[in-house]
Amino acid sequence: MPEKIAFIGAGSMAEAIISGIREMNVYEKEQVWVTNKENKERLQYMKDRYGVRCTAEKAEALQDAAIVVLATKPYDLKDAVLDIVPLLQPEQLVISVVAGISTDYIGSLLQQNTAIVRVMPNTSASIGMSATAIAAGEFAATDDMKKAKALFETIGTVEIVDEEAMHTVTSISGSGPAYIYYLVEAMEKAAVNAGLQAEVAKQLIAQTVLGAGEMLKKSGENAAALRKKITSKKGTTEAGIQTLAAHQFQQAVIDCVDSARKRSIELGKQN
Ligand SMILES: NC(=O)C1=CN([C@@H]2O[C@H](COP(=O)(O)OP(=O)(O)OC[C@H]3O[C@@H](n4cnc5c(N)ncnc54)[C@H](O)[C@@H]3O)[C@@H](O)[C@H]2O)C=CC1
Ligand SMILES: O=C(O)[C@@H]1CCC=N1
Repeated sequence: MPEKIAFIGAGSMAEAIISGIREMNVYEKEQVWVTNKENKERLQYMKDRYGVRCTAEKAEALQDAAIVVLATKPYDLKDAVLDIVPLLQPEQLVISVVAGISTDYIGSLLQQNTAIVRVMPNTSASIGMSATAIAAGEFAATDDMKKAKALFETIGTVEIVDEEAMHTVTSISGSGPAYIYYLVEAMEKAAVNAGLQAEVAKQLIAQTVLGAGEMLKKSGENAAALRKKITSKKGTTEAGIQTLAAHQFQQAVIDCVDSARKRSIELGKQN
């Protein structure tokens, strides 16, 4: 990836992507430019931590960038995009990681046939482990999709989906790591309450999550089959799962994903 890439927004997601692409040596630090709304300390942090170029001037960030990544919160997107309308060059590819917001909406603000690719990564991008989905906007050509796919493949896996699927994707893999962390928090509390050392619990749980993820990917068996193999008749797992079932655990997760998906749809309508 020889060219310059500019990030509009310097928050958690921009940092996760930047951390990932720097870790994987996709871009030299001089090729990565970052700008934000007003937080100079945050830009200084990004500069100190990753060595990337930081500027308060969008014009400087965008100049000669091959890719412009929109990474603001949904409610800040309009202002951020309107700022770059006079700066954007026709050949620049716009990648939006903003939840809920359609490429049509962004395109309508840009008022030109800009190539826009909508992307939903997750924060595991920072260690090259994102589960990313990408969708083509109306004016995104095959080459633009190839470019976006190649970029995000450097920091994890990439699935190509239709843009309509992005709300669901966001509720599954965009927000997904947070659901897992929430579960882990509860397991850590339970372990410590039962007297296990916090550090020991942390290590056992992290390895358990990692191992379960690898099993899902590599064993060739589905989640239900893997679960059944652990669940001995009248054993410990059965006792635990029965309690989860009594608390409607699966329904709670289904409702959780549904709430996140609905929220993504609402975010798209707010603009
Ligand atoms: N955090 C996550 O796990 C994920 C977040 N996303 C999406 O990424 C986007 C960013 O999320 P976070 O990084 O978590 O938010 P954040 O709040 O940490 O960062 C937002 C950044 O946007 C900047 N910003 C706001 N208005 C601006 C403007 N007018 N011009 C330039 N910069 C401006 C802020 O200064 C800040 O640096 C959101 O739209 C979110 O939906 C997508 C996937 C996962
Ligand atoms: O919570 C959010 O809105 C963002 C989108 C996906 C993950 N975080």
